[in-house]
Amino acid sequence: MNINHIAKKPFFDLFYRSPCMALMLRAAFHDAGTFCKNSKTGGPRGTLRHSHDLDRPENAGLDFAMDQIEEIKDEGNHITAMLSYSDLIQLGGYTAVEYTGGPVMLFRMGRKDAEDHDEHTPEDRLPDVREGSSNILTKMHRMGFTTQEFVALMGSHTLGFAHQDRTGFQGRWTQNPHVFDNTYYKEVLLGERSKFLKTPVEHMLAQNSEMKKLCEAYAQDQNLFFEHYALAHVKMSELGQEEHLLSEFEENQPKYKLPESSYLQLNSFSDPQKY
Ligand code: HEM
Repeated sequence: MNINHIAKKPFFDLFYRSPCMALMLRAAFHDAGTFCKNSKTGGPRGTLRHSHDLDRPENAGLDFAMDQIEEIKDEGNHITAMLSYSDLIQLGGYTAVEYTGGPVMLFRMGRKDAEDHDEHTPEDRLPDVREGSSNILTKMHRMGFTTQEFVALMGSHTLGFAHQDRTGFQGRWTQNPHVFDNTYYKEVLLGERSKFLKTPVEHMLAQNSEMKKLCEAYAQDQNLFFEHYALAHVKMSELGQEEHLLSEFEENQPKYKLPESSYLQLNSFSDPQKY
């Protein structure tokens, strides 16, 4: 067992008990997605644990994920006890993808939490699905993502649900919201013929010719999607923290591996929309 395996173990145990993988992945994006590449502010700094960030409307529902992070910090193991909050939130995202059958991303620890407990993440950084597609894309570019990385990251919506009382949208994007695969793109390309959720983001992906081509490529080739997704996800999780990260890996070691098997036990999900 290497450090990555030991660090991920408490999250595997959590997901076996409570299948909150999608919520944990969303929390990872909401802690990291506040990054601005020009001012180098925001990013994964653990500010989501403070009520001034957690109580914002865009973070509705993430309190359950943060409670689990606190529990793992207190009662995980000797490796998770050493990790910062921002490390733990990002580790939760990595493990959620791995647990549901997605790429196995190699985690680098060492993120520094925001030093000042009163530090507020600047408002209006996270994309809001109601604000129109060009604003959403502008915000993803402000974080430093290319259009290709944006399209790859959207495939994370293969997992989970939208909840009316959190964002005003209701439903799921794919048939099986507990499996990380490329079905999100297949549903996007089906357009009106798909019975699953379509927000303005899905309409943009299907209508913009550059994005549509990427969706077609990912829908046809799951390994290509996993490769692009893993690289974009690792980038997201390290935004603005690169200089602090400790690496247990050799220089040329790949940042991810394709999954060999899924840890998923579908029968264990008695109440899939509970989280
Ligand atoms: C343009 C950027 C994005 C927009 C506009 C967006 C929008 C949304 C919305 C509206 C929901 C429904 C939330 C709810 O009602 O509970 C959602 C859920 C979710 N998002 Fe995103 N998202 C974006 C990017 C991302 C990224 C980059 C990730 C991860 C890498 C991500 C992961 C998720 C997951 C896993 C869920 C399901 C959560 C659950 O089941 O509780 N999203 N997103």
